[in-house]
Amino acid sequence: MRIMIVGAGSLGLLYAAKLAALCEHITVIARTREQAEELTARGIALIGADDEKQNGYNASITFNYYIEEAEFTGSLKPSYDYLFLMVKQPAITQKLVEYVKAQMNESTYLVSFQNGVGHEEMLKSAISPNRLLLAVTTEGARKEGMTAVAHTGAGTTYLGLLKQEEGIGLFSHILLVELLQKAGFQAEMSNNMDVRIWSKLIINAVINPLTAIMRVQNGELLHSTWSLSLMESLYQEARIVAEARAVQLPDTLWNTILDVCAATAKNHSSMLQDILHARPTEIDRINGSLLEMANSLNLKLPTHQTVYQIVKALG
Ligand SMILES: NC(=O)C1=CN([C@@H]2O[C@H](COP(=O)(O)OP(=O)(O)OC[C@H]3O[C@@H](n4cnc5c(N)ncnc54)[C@H](OP(=O)(O)O)[C@@H]3O)[C@@H](O)[C@H]2O)C=CC1
Ligand SMILES: CC(C)(CO)C(=O)C(=O)O
Repeated sequence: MRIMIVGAGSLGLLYAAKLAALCEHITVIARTREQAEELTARGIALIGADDEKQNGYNASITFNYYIEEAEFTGSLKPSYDYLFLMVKQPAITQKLVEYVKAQMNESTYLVSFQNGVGHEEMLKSAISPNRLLLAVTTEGARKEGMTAVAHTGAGTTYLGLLKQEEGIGLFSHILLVELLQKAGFQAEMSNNMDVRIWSKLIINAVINPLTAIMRVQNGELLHSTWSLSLMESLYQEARIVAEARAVQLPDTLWNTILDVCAATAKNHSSMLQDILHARPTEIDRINGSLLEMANSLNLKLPTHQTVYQIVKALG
């Protein structure tokens, strides 16, 4: 299998390192030439759950970079089976979408891994919906320097088409799920991506802003009744929006949120990582999206409003 990964950050480096031995070829696109050169010289070092570091020079990975300012002049090698989009939501610009599209041929699938909502609308305006797979994952990953990544928690990755009736179980999707499983990820096809995306939206709307504001690892949230009660308020408020939009959330979602905190206990959530590195966060596409939906339904979400404002003030 041939895969292009756009984004050499936490998830991009983790998936590239884990998939390298199983793929014919992987191209990783970093944002800067500097990082692509470092990666070419050193490979990806993968730090496992036991803190053991595997230094990963792997001949099947090529590193390149996205030329941000220059006009895009052509595709690299448009023969990828899958293109994993592993950048944060604010990085998905029209220009990046054009670049990504130019790397695809008629049999390439784009798999987008973003947390939050909004990206699917932008992608579907450029990419045919039956070539667009959505992924939601609760894997925990933390980039450490330009060439290393720590796998800070095992999770589950769900993959599915935007519209459930279009091609669930297609052979190529099953192949991708099997590939991820062989690489050690827990992965499943889903014919209910709406609910998966909503569930993940709420997981992130609860965990990410609190860890970013408190500057703690995910597991720390479980150790104080104060943070647990804030989590519960965020959860209940988000559930009201989902119910008003007739989204059938699983009854077990609150327990899932607690389980994700425990399974990724050592992770710095992606929002905390953004705050620590003074990068734009995904708050607008996570709690901000919930606030927009609530506004249009005349609902008030006081806890989301407060954490939204604090994260905005921090960033
Ligand atoms: N980390 C995690 O544990 C999890 C993350 N997610 C989601 O996955 C997505 C990716 O997150 P994560 O990997 O943590 O994010 P990171 O910020 O670690 O990585 C994103 C990478 O994208 C790069 N990038 C930005 N713009 C471009 C561009 N135009 N071309 C090429 N590369 C670019 C960034 O480069 P640079 O650093 O040079 O700016 C960065 O290396 C997010 O939506 C996140 O919410 C979901 C589940 C878990
Ligand atoms: C699963 C979790 C909460 C892992 O930290 C995540 O999605 C993130 O950090 O954005």
